[in-house]
Amino acid sequence: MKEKKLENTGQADPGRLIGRETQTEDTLSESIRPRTLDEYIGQETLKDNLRVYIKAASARGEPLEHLIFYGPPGLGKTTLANVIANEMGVAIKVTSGPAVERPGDLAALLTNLQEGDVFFIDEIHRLNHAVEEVLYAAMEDFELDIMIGKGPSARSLRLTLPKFTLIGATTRVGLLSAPLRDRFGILNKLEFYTDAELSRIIQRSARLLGVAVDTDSALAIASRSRATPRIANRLIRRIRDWAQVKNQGVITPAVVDAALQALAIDRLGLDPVDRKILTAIIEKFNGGPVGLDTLAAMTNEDALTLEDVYEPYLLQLGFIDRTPRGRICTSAAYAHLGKPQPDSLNVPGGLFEGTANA
Ligand SMILES: Nc1ncnc2c1ncn2[C@@H]1O[C@H](COP(=O)(O)OP(=O)(O)OP(=O)(O)O)[C@@H](O)[C@H]1O
Ligand SMILES: [Mg+2]
Repeated sequence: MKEKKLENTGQADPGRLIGRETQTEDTLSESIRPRTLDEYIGQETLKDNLRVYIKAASARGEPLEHLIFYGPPGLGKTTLANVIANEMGVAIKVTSGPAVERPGDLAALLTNLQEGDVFFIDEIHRLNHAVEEVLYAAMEDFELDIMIGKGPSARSLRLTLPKFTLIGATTRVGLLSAPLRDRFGILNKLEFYTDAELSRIIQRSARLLGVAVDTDSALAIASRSRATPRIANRLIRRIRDWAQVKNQGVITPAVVDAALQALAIDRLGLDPVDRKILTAIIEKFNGGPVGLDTLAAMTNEDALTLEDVYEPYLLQLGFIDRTPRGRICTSAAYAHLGKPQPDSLNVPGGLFEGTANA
């Protein structure tokens, strides 16, 4: 029995194309979300390891060890939790860090689990400390200490829980406490996808959406999807609409180009907010360094959204660097925006050569 996902709170502006999943998008993406490892495209090394762990645990008749998936939004962490439950043939119970406010909430969820269930906590870095402490014993010994009664008559009761697999997902693994992180047997970073992998995801999603996408068009979409499956799936739905209204439903590279130009998404998948961020660093801070909060104020963007949603791809492209003194733009960013390079970037060794990525 699948429990519906609890509403996440405090997400990036849901209307944004590259923000977190909105409720309606979530429903549609549920219909195309992969259900098995074979349907899950990319992350090959991670999948090979999971196949081994799943086979070994199933052969022993045991649940999988607790797992953490981390990485930027939209790369497939939630999808993988569902895939693992399906591959293990067990139910998945879903919640999120912000939704579990008190130890009692967690106790209710834990005592509701069946033997072998997957228990998925999204944004697990947002669990509060009191809740986290209850989770430690549940993860390690499958036991739960609860207090019965109040005052002098209060007494502690130890419940034995069914063996379960906790899967945590987070975009901010650095915010996990060491005691919590150490209780996960398997920690995996999800990487950005290649254009070839995204092209396969796009053609699979298009097939499920009942629209034909040829290889050239799929690659054209993939190259502008920020190396992220969620964005690729959103772009294919926008382009399907565009083709339906403007080109008798036929998707071609020219239709892809026209539809994405209308969304002001450029050939590398940058949207107006990306360009606003880079332009602010270049024009207002002379290429940087500039601190995150200053940049957020200057661009009128939420600092968490900048750091979680926009920067990972700009770092991946090599357009920005995080230095101990703040963000700086690289010469690739100047070239992409068609801005004259400052002398500091032309000097061999440059102003910031050899700065560590902060
Ligand atoms: N490897 C994949 N193959 C095919 N489709 C994928 C893959 N990974 C993700 N998707 C698609 O992308 C969408 C977003 O994936 P998912 O919700 O798992 O991302 P996430 O990492 O949990 O994001 P967030 O951090 O915002 O919660 C899913 O609806 C799914 O359809
Ligand atoms: Mg998720």
